[in-house]
Amino acid sequence: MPTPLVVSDIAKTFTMHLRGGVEIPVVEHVDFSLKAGQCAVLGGPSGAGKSSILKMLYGNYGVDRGQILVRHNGDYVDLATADPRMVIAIRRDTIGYVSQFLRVVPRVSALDVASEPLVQRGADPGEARARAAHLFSRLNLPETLWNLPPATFSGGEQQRVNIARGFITDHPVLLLDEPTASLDARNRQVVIDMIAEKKEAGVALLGIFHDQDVRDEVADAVIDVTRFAAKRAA
Ligand SMILES: Nc1ncnc2c1ncn2[C@@H]1O[C@H](COP(=O)(O)OP(=O)(O)OP(=O)(O)O)[C@@H](O)[C@H]1O
Repeated sequence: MPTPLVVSDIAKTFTMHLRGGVEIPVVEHVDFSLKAGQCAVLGGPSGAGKSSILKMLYGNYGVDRGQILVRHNGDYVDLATADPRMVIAIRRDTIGYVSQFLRVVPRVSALDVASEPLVQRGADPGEARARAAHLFSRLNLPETLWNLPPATFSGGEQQRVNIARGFITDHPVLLLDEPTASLDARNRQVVIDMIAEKKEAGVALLGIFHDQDVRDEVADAVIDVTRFAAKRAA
């Protein structure tokens, strides 16, 4: 099976334009690839650049250098230089992302938030909502909340809506930014099971998990981000 994602020699420095152009070098020479059916985990201390790498792989942050080759609809595309329309297509069809916090849209119900990625791919809205409802019940989200906008939900409830939204599609690559941070033990286990099912289905996952137990359960490989630490000017 072709490699779904190959990162080569990427580097990132943040420039603080409102702080006199102060430069914060974060990572350089980042090299790794993801394997279908495996979950790799980004490791390293706070501030090492784990979230920044995940955001570069989703096209949220630009890269200063290097390539992010993604197998998208049968061809390799360099996400690092892709135009915005291609980035949107890659997100729709190839790379899914579960962020730590839900971006809440006013007046949109939890069911519509979670089913949207399937509807964007052309699924029947009723069927997409049924699939979202199935995920909500697996994740023990109370049914009374399903038709409400998630703005007032608790942190753990919002996180479960976010997880359902990220897991509802069959994207070949799935990025997970601390998906279990606000969950109790029972729901953490549900997410561990859902990750195992994605692996079984051949999905390549890359995640950040601060919870050591979850990490031990899901990780097939650990990518230590400290080895990509950018040299800072003295
Ligand atoms: N948008 C940004 N603008 C400026 N600096 C940033 C930005 N995002 C991250 N950084 C800086 O980049 C460095 C790496 O941050 P990042 O969030 O990637 O680390 P992390 O390994 O995910 O940390 P944690 O485990 O605490 O979440 C930090 O020094 C941070 O201050």
